[in-house]
Amino acid sequence: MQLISATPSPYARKVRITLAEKGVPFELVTEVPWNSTSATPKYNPLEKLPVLILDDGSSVYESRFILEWIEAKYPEPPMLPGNIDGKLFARQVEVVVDGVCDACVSLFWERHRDPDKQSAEWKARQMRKVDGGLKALAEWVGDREFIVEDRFGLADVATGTLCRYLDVRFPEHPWRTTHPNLAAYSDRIERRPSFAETVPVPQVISDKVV
Ligand SMILES: N[C@@H](CCC(=O)N[C@@H](CS(=O)(=O)O)C(=O)NCC(=O)O)C(=O)O
Repeated sequence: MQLISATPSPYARKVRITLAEKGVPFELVTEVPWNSTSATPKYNPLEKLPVLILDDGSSVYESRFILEWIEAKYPEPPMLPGNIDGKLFARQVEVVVDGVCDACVSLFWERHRDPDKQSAEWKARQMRKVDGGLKALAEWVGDREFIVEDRFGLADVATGTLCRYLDVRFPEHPWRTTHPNLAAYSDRIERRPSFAETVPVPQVISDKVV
Protein backbone atom coordinates (compact mmCIF):
# COMPACT_ATOMS: atom_id res chain seq x y z
CA MET A 1 0.00 0.00 0.00
CA GLN A 2 1.31 3.53 -0.81
CA LEU A 3 0.33 6.88 0.69
CA ILE A 4 0.75 10.01 -1.42
CA SER A 5 1.59 12.73 1.08
CA ALA A 6 3.16 16.19 1.28
CA THR A 7 5.60 17.33 3.97
CA PRO A 8 3.42 20.09 5.51
CA SER A 9 0.04 18.40 4.91
CA PRO A 10 -2.08 18.16 8.07
CA TYR A 11 -4.60 15.96 6.25
CA ALA A 12 -1.88 13.52 5.19
CA ARG A 13 -0.30 13.60 8.64
CA LYS A 14 -3.57 12.36 10.17
CA VAL A 15 -3.30 9.29 7.93
CA ARG A 16 0.42 8.77 8.58
CA ILE A 17 -0.13 8.95 12.35
CA THR A 18 -3.13 6.58 12.23
CA LEU A 19 -1.28 3.99 10.12
CA ALA A 20 1.68 4.20 12.52
CA GLU A 21 -0.58 3.84 15.60
CA LYS A 22 -2.12 0.70 14.06
CA GLY A 23 1.22 -0.69 12.87
CA VAL A 24 0.06 -0.85 9.25
CA PRO A 25 3.02 -0.94 6.85
CA PHE A 26 2.96 1.41 3.84
CA GLU A 27 5.29 3.18 1.42
CA LEU A 28 5.34 6.98 1.80
CA VAL A 29 5.33 8.87 -1.51
CA THR A 30 6.05 12.55 -0.85
CA GLU A 31 4.80 15.06 -3.44
CA VAL A 32 3.95 18.70 -4.04
CA PRO A 33 0.32 18.42 -5.25
CA TRP A 34 0.37 21.86 -6.86
CA ASN A 35 3.28 21.00 -9.14
CA SER A 36 2.43 19.71 -12.63
CA THR A 37 4.64 16.68 -11.96
CA SER A 38 2.29 15.45 -9.23
CA ALA A 39 0.87 11.92 -9.62
CA THR A 40 -2.09 12.84 -7.38
CA PRO A 41 -4.55 13.64 -10.23
CA LYS A 42 -4.01 10.11 -11.58
CA TYR A 43 -5.45 8.68 -8.35
CA ASN A 44 -7.92 11.35 -7.20
CA PRO A 45 -10.28 13.20 -9.60
CA LEU A 46 -10.27 16.02 -7.02
CA GLU A 47 -6.46 16.26 -7.44
CA LYS A 48 -5.88 16.37 -3.69
CA LEU A 49 -3.60 14.37 -1.43
CA PRO A 50 -3.55 12.36 0.81
CA VAL A 51 -4.34 9.40 -1.40
CA LEU A 52 -4.02 5.79 -0.31
CA ILE A 53 -3.06 3.60 -3.28
CA LEU A 54 -4.02 -0.04 -2.66
CA ASP A 55 -2.08 -3.04 -3.92
CA ASP A 56 -4.71 -3.65 -6.63
CA GLY A 57 -4.09 -0.13 -7.97
CA SER A 58 -7.35 1.34 -6.69
CA SER A 59 -7.26 4.45 -4.52
CA VAL A 60 -8.90 5.88 -1.39
CA TYR A 61 -8.96 9.66 -0.96
CA GLU A 62 -10.26 12.49 1.25
CA SER A 63 -8.55 12.18 4.65
CA ARG A 64 -11.76 11.73 6.70
CA PHE A 65 -12.80 8.88 4.41
CA ILE A 66 -9.28 7.37 4.38
CA LEU A 67 -9.36 7.26 8.19
CA GLU A 68 -12.84 5.68 8.12
CA TRP A 69 -11.52 3.11 5.61
CA ILE A 70 -8.47 2.34 7.79
CA GLU A 71 -10.65 2.00 10.90
CA ALA A 72 -12.88 -0.49 9.07
CA LYS A 73 -10.02 -2.54 7.60
CA TYR A 74 -7.62 -2.34 10.56
CA PRO A 75 -9.85 -1.99 13.66
CA GLU A 76 -7.11 -2.60 16.25
CA PRO A 77 -6.20 -0.56 18.20
CA PRO A 78 -9.43 1.43 17.80
CA MET A 79 -9.14 5.16 17.15
CA LEU A 80 -12.77 5.64 18.21
CA PRO A 81 -14.58 4.84 21.49
CA GLY A 82 -17.09 1.98 21.59
CA ASN A 83 -20.18 4.12 22.26
CA ILE A 84 -21.93 5.96 19.45
CA ASP A 85 -21.98 9.38 21.15
CA GLY A 86 -18.24 9.21 21.75
CA LYS A 87 -17.70 8.18 18.11
CA LEU A 88 -19.84 11.04 16.83
CA PHE A 89 -18.12 13.59 19.09
CA ALA A 90 -14.68 12.45 17.87
CA ARG A 91 -15.84 12.87 14.29
CA GLN A 92 -17.22 16.34 15.09
CA VAL A 93 -13.80 17.33 16.44
CA GLU A 94 -12.25 16.12 13.17
CA VAL A 95 -14.81 18.17 11.20
CA VAL A 96 -13.74 21.33 13.05
CA VAL A 97 -10.04 20.52 12.60
CA ASP A 98 -10.44 19.90 8.87
CA GLY A 99 -12.47 23.10 8.55
CA VAL A 100 -9.72 25.12 10.22
CA CYS A 101 -7.17 23.49 7.92
CA ASP A 102 -9.32 24.32 4.88
CA ALA A 103 -9.48 27.96 6.03
CA CYS A 104 -5.68 27.95 6.49
CA VAL A 105 -5.20 26.61 2.95
CA SER A 106 -7.53 29.26 1.54
CA LEU A 107 -5.73 32.00 3.49
CA PHE A 108 -2.34 30.66 2.39
CA TRP A 109 -3.23 30.95 -1.29
CA GLU A 110 -5.00 34.29 -0.94
CA ARG A 111 -1.78 35.64 0.54
CA HIS A 112 0.08 34.30 -2.52
CA ARG A 113 -1.86 36.62 -4.84
CA ASP A 114 -0.43 40.04 -5.79
CA PRO A 115 -1.14 42.31 -2.81
CA ASP A 116 -3.52 44.50 -4.81
CA LYS A 117 -5.52 41.38 -5.80
CA GLN A 118 -5.91 40.00 -2.28
CA SER A 119 -9.38 40.32 -0.72
CA ALA A 120 -9.23 41.71 2.82
CA GLU A 121 -12.80 40.52 3.40
CA TRP A 122 -12.00 36.99 2.28
CA LYS A 123 -8.85 36.84 4.45
CA ALA A 124 -10.79 38.14 7.48
CA ARG A 125 -13.50 35.53 6.89
CA GLN A 126 -10.95 32.71 6.78
CA MET A 127 -9.16 33.97 9.88
CA ARG A 128 -12.50 34.02 11.73
CA LYS A 129 -12.93 30.34 10.91
CA VAL A 130 -9.41 29.60 12.17
CA ASP A 131 -9.95 31.51 15.42
CA GLY A 132 -13.47 30.19 15.96
CA GLY A 133 -12.36 26.62 15.37
CA LEU A 134 -9.38 26.97 17.70
CA LYS A 135 -11.65 28.36 20.43
CA ALA A 136 -13.94 25.34 20.15
CA LEU A 137 -11.00 22.92 20.17
CA ALA A 138 -9.38 24.63 23.18
CA GLU A 139 -12.66 24.29 25.07
CA TRP A 140 -12.91 20.59 24.17
CA VAL A 141 -9.31 19.95 25.17
CA GLY A 142 -9.60 21.81 28.50
CA ASP A 143 -6.85 20.37 30.70
CA ARG A 144 -7.40 16.80 29.49
CA GLU A 145 -4.69 14.42 28.38
CA PHE A 146 -6.95 13.14 25.58
CA ILE A 147 -10.09 14.73 24.18
CA VAL A 148 -12.63 11.90 24.02
CA GLU A 149 -13.18 9.73 27.10
CA ASP A 150 -9.57 10.22 28.16
CA ARG A 151 -8.24 7.73 25.64
CA PHE A 152 -5.98 8.57 22.66
CA GLY A 153 -7.91 8.51 19.41
CA LEU A 154 -9.07 10.23 16.24
CA ALA A 155 -9.88 13.54 17.93
CA ASP A 156 -6.29 13.73 19.23
CA VAL A 157 -4.79 12.72 15.88
CA ALA A 158 -6.71 15.56 14.23
CA THR A 159 -6.26 18.24 16.89
CA GLY A 160 -2.57 17.51 17.45
CA THR A 161 -1.95 17.60 13.70
CA LEU A 162 -3.64 20.98 13.36
CA CYS A 163 -1.58 22.57 16.17
CA ARG A 164 1.77 21.65 14.62
CA TYR A 165 0.49 22.64 11.15
CA LEU A 166 -0.21 26.15 12.46
CA ASP A 167 3.36 26.34 13.76
CA VAL A 168 4.63 25.51 10.28
CA ARG A 169 2.15 27.39 8.05
CA PHE A 170 1.32 30.40 10.25
CA PRO A 171 4.15 30.76 12.80
CA GLU A 172 2.99 34.30 13.48
CA HIS A 173 -0.48 33.19 14.64
CA PRO A 174 -0.79 33.80 18.43
CA TRP A 175 -2.80 30.62 19.16
CA ARG A 176 -0.24 29.45 21.77
CA THR A 177 -0.74 32.68 23.72
CA THR A 178 -4.51 32.75 23.28
CA HIS A 179 -4.91 29.07 24.21
CA PRO A 180 -2.04 27.99 26.50
CA ASN A 181 -3.88 24.76 27.35
CA LEU A 182 -3.94 23.83 23.65
CA ALA A 183 -0.23 24.65 23.38
CA ALA A 184 0.55 22.39 26.34
CA TYR A 185 -1.64 19.65 24.84
CA SER A 186 0.19 19.97 21.50
CA ASP A 187 3.63 19.75 23.12
CA ARG A 188 2.55 16.65 25.07
CA ILE A 189 1.03 14.82 22.12
CA GLU A 190 4.02 15.58 19.86
CA ARG A 191 6.02 13.27 22.12
CA ARG A 192 4.10 10.20 20.88
CA PRO A 193 6.29 8.20 18.47
CA SER A 194 3.63 8.38 15.70
CA PHE A 195 3.82 12.19 15.94
CA ALA A 196 7.58 12.43 16.44
CA GLU A 197 8.20 10.48 13.21
CA THR A 198 5.78 12.60 11.12
CA VAL A 199 6.67 16.21 12.07
CA PRO A 200 5.53 18.56 9.26
CA VAL A 201 8.06 20.70 7.39
CA PRO A 202 7.46 23.38 4.71
CA GLN A 203 7.72 22.43 1.03
CA VAL A 204 9.01 24.29 -2.07
CA ILE A 205 6.17 24.92 -4.57
CA SER A 206 7.74 25.56 -7.99
CA ASP A 207 4.60 26.02 -10.15
CA LYS A 208 2.40 29.13 -10.29
CA VAL A 209 -0.78 28.12 -8.46
CA VAL A 210 -2.93 31.28 -8.21
N1 LIG B 1 -10.43 17.64 2.23
C1 LIG B 1 -9.15 17.13 1.79
C2 LIG B 1 -8.16 18.25 1.74
C3 LIG B 1 -6.80 17.82 1.23
C4 LIG B 1 -5.99 18.97 0.69
O1 LIG B 1 -6.43 20.12 0.62
N2 LIG B 1 -4.74 18.64 0.30
C5 LIG B 1 -3.87 19.63 -0.34
C6 LIG B 1 -2.43 19.47 0.08
S1 LIG B 1 -2.13 20.00 1.71
O2 LIG B 1 -2.80 21.31 1.87
O3 LIG B 1 -2.75 19.02 2.58
O4 LIG B 1 -0.69 20.10 1.90
C7 LIG B 1 -3.93 19.40 -1.85
O5 LIG B 1 -3.71 18.27 -2.28
N3 LIG B 1 -4.18 20.48 -2.62
C8 LIG B 1 -4.13 20.38 -4.06
C9 LIG B 1 -5.40 20.97 -4.66
O6 LIG B 1 -6.25 21.47 -3.86
O7 LIG B 1 -5.52 20.95 -5.89
C10 LIG B 1 -8.69 16.00 2.72
O8 LIG B 1 -9.09 16.06 3.90
O9 LIG B 1 -7.99 15.09 2.29
